[in-house]
Amino acid sequence: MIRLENLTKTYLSSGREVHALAGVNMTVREGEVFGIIGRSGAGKSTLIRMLNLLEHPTSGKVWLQGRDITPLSEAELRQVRRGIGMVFQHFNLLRSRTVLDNVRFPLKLAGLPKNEQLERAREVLSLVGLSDQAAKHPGQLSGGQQQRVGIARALANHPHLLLCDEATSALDPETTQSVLRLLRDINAKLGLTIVMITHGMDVIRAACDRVAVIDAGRIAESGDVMDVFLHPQHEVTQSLLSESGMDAEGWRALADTTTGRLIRLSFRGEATAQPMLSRISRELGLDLSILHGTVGRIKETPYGQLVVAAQGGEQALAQLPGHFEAIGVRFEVLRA
Ligand SMILES: Nc1ncnc2c1ncn2[C@@H]1O[C@H](COP(=O)(O)OP(=O)(O)OP(=O)(O)O)[C@@H](O)[C@H]1O
Repeated sequence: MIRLENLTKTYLSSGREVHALAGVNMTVREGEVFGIIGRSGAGKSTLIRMLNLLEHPTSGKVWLQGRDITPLSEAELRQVRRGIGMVFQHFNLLRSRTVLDNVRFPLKLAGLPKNEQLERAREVLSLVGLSDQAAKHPGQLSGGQQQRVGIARALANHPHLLLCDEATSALDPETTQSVLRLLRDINAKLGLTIVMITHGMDVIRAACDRVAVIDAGRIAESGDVMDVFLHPQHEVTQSLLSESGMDAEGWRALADTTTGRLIRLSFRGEATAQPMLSRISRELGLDLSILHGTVGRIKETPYGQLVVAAQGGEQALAQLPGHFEAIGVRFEVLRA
């Protein structure tokens, strides 16, 4: 769907070069929700603007649906952008127009006859659950409703790609979750690819299939959200997780005060609900005590990670990995 090939962007700021993107390679697959997360200044906004070439790279290529769009003319790019919807942090609605007029605005620009504009605008308003608000003005709606209008407007032209630029950053946590649910529903219902940039791990956890962590203009790591959350490799990912209460390393503080073998167990889906620790501890005659744990949900899938101190006979300890792996739990020894 999207492939970024060695993308760089260098700005000149007060005579100094700023490497906003320093060689980004990244692939977004058709039909997935892909999240890009990073700290302020990491290069997220620059990166998302590259996906529809609102900004041109200093070097490198942007492939969209198998086509290198970097050398295209402005007129050709306008055509490409018709297939890409964009959702903004501050909604960017026309305040003097009604909700319906806001949503049909891109259709008007595309030259659609008025009756078709109205029909399609009503269709997408219904999709975002705002049919009854069509005649109101944006100022009469809540932030969450305004963002739904923004999403309806982005969908009006039947895009195959939706870019969300910090789409929930201006919303409270509950509204954030409902807007993310809507984006997930749209992704499932329409099968369109969604790319979102955010600085919140909770956004990634609630909505994304895969994630790329960007740091100082480079992709620090990327992969399935579950894998990146359970086994973060890069220190930026680890600190972003820790700040959002999803700390995989918090056990270290307790490790020195505990004896025994330290193990980390990671599980997803079915295994989460099983009373595995007490059962295995009984079967092997071992003492298992929990030092640290996280349980939660990534999109619809439950997951968990426990750091456990295991004490008992060598023979029983040697059997531990097999017992956990047999029920689909990943087993790692943190301290032998
Ligand atoms: N037009 C510009 N001119 C000069 N420097 C720029 C320009 N746009 C971005 N930068 C610089 O490029 C780097 C990356 O900026 P970018 O806005 O992409 O980061 P970001 O991750 O989106 O940050 P934030 O979350 O704060 O929006 C920063 O150092 C920024 O100051």
